[in-house]
Amino acid sequence: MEQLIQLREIKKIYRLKHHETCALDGINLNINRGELIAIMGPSGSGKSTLLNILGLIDSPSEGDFFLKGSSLQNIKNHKVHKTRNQTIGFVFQFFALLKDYSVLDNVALPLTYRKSTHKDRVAKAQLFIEKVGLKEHMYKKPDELSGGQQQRTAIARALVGDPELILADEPTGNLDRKTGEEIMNILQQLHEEGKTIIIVTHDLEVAKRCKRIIEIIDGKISKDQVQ
Ligand SMILES: Nc1ncnc2c1ncn2[C@@H]1O[C@H](COP(=O)(O)OP(=O)(O)OP(=O)(O)O)[C@@H](O)[C@H]1O
Repeated sequence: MEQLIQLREIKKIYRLKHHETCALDGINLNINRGELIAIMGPSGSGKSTLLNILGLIDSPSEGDFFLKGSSLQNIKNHKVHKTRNQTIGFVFQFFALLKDYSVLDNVALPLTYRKSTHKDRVAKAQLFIEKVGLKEHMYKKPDELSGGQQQRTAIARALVGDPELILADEPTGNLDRKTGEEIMNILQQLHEEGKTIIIVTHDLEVAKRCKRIIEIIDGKISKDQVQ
């Protein structure tokens, strides 16, 4: 299988005035294209830090990160920004939608800086809004939607730029069980269509639906199993 990401001896140390936290302590990880992975572990174990590094939101203190075989070590900031925009879609626990924007405008947002016409951007956003079953709600604002509908909007927004990798931080954490299952159905379907998806979760039901479960304890991978 084709490798998408390789992490080698990744460390992340947060240095505060009188205190240092080693949030990640020597992470080695290979992620292949098309995998569906759950990252689990106790609170404070380093899951979000790892997701932020995988998402190019944060950079490691030490170690090597290879994306599609190329090291990211000496890449300039604006290039990282571009790579992130083109490669990765994010889904968060609290949806992170713009409240004054409609579903349509929220979903179209990642396309703002692409070379395309407004008409094309709207058409593309509509396509993904339909894909997550929100056609009837396209012109509503986030606070006129249920939690599940808001998360669907966030998923459509994550998908609209056609990213290779979707990173989800507790995507069902703020939803009831049934709605959480519906969101997992969408993520599962995207996996079946070939997307690479990594989900940080505390929820065993979510993890059970992922082929590979990685457990982090104290900044180290304590378990990495395919089920
Ligand atoms: N910006 C920061 N500055 C300083 N320390 C931080 C920062 N972000 C995280 N940490 C520390 O790094 C460690 C790992 O945090 P992280 O958020 O990655 O854990 P987590 O496993 O995602 O936790 P949770 O399940 O509670 O979200 C913790 O000890 C945390 O306090």
